[in-house]
Amino acid sequence: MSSTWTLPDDLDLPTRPDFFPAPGEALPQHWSKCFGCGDDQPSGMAMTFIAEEGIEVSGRLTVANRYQGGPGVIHGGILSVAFDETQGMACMLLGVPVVTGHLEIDFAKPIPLGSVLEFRARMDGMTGRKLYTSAEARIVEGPTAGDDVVATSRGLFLTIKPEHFTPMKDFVDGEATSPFGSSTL
Ligand SMILES: CCCCCCCCCCCCCC(=O)SCCNC(=O)CCNC(=O)[C@H](O)C(C)(C)COP(=O)(O)OP(=O)(O)OC[C@H]1O[C@@H](n2cnc3c(N)ncnc32)[C@H](O)[C@@H]1OP(=O)(O)O
Repeated sequence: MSSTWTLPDDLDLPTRPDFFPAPGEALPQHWSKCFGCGDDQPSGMAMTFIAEEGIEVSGRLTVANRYQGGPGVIHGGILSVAFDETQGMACMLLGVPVVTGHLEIDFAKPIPLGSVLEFRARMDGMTGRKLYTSAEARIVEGPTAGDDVVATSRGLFLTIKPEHFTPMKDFVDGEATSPFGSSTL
């Protein structure tokens, strides 16, 4: 892994708020039409998330055949979506909406179709509207399952106001089962 990502010195670390689900409990999807986690998005990735200890969250993805990039392996873009989603969910701790400003991935090992991936993400610190996050993925089921980290990610998320999405209202695909703007929850 050869990232040049460096964290600023002046970051604050958030503490786990009371409203956050207990360790082992499921996290709610943030928007039912989301390609990453929405249960109202038939072509989506249907990722699920759990609150972990401290300020960590985990997410799972089954690598469907349609996620193929190179022969027999996951497409890098799909893996990037999964990191984006998991690190975004880690930002749920703040209770305010966020969007991704920057995301960088290291693809360390090939990931065969049919694998089940576990992602673990956390907020490394924040300053103002900027939330610094990191995550790693392991294969927990499948022919190459093990403890090795198969990919890592670092991302900057920015808090936004709910009105951020208002100009997009007319472009929403179909009727969502969760309210518009609930990427904001
Ligand atoms: C209960 C709540 C639940 C919430 C659930 C959430 C779950 C979500 C799960 C979702 C998962 C999926 C999630 C998705 O897929 S979100 C979809 C993908 N992302 C987007 O669509 C975002 C598009 N971009 C924008 O809208 C704007 O650019 C944003 C809002 C990001 C910033 O524009 P804004 O005009 O507002 O701010 P600013 O430009 O004054 O910048 C402010 C500060 O930030 C720094 N900066 C900005 N960009 C970068 C960068 N690339 N690298 C480094 N730094 C950057 C900048 O230097 C400045 O720093 P400083 O000068 O202050 O030091």
